[in-house]
Amino acid sequence: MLEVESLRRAFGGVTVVDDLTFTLAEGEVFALVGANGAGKTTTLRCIVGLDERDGGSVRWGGASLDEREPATRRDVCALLDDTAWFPDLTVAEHLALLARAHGEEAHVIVDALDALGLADLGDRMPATLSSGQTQRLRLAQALVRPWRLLVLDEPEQRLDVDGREWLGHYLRACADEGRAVLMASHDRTLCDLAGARLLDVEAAGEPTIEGVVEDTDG
Ligand SMILES: Nc1ncnc2c1ncn2[C@@H]1O[C@H](COP(=O)(O)OP(=O)(O)OP(=O)(O)O)[C@@H](O)[C@H]1O
Repeated sequence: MLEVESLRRAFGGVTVVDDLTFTLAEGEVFALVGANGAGKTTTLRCIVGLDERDGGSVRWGGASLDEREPATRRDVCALLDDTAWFPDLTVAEHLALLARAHGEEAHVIVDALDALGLADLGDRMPATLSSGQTQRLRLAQALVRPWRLLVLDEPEQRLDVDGREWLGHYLRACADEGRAVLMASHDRTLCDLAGARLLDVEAAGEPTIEGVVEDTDG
């Protein structure tokens, strides 16, 4: 269970995330949807510790995410839009590095490349990939390491129709296995495919992500 309580974040005196409280159970996909600039990415970054919080707490399985316990780090896979690739490692080598660090067997790399349609690109350098292929590589990381909570920021970005469809089914299957997915998305079709519970944020320009979240859709 992810427990976000009274999360607050302001930039230069402007409150972007105001007293946000919600829980996300294993077996669920939860999506922040809505206007550009409403604070979705900021919320995700504050939850996973990539951005400071001005208030509130985030707990996973009862433990504070701030503590970065090994078990928590293993559980939480955050694929935000900030992946830096090693310039001298191939696509397959990136996945191998991650799999090995998490003690996974080598076959997960081939499986992930196949699943993401990257089987012919394993020997390429990430810098030579198209933007959609790069997004597929970013997502492939989730398939080569263990996790219980996956955090994704607009994972549909740059994916083609087949890629989005694969992603929706993949996220649903992960939730059905008892894992939890938290994402920001502008793609309602993806949210539907994934069976996501939605938090629909307000129009931009206001301190919009606010208050205790109730089920709004699903
Ligand atoms: N580091 C920062 N410094 C100042 N303002 C910031 C910073 N990061 C985000 N903001 C502002 O916070 C607000 C929320 O941004 P955020 O990226 O969280 O929105 P979003 O809902 O993810 O938008 P989008 O749908 O466009 O991705 C925006 O007004 C943005 O300009």
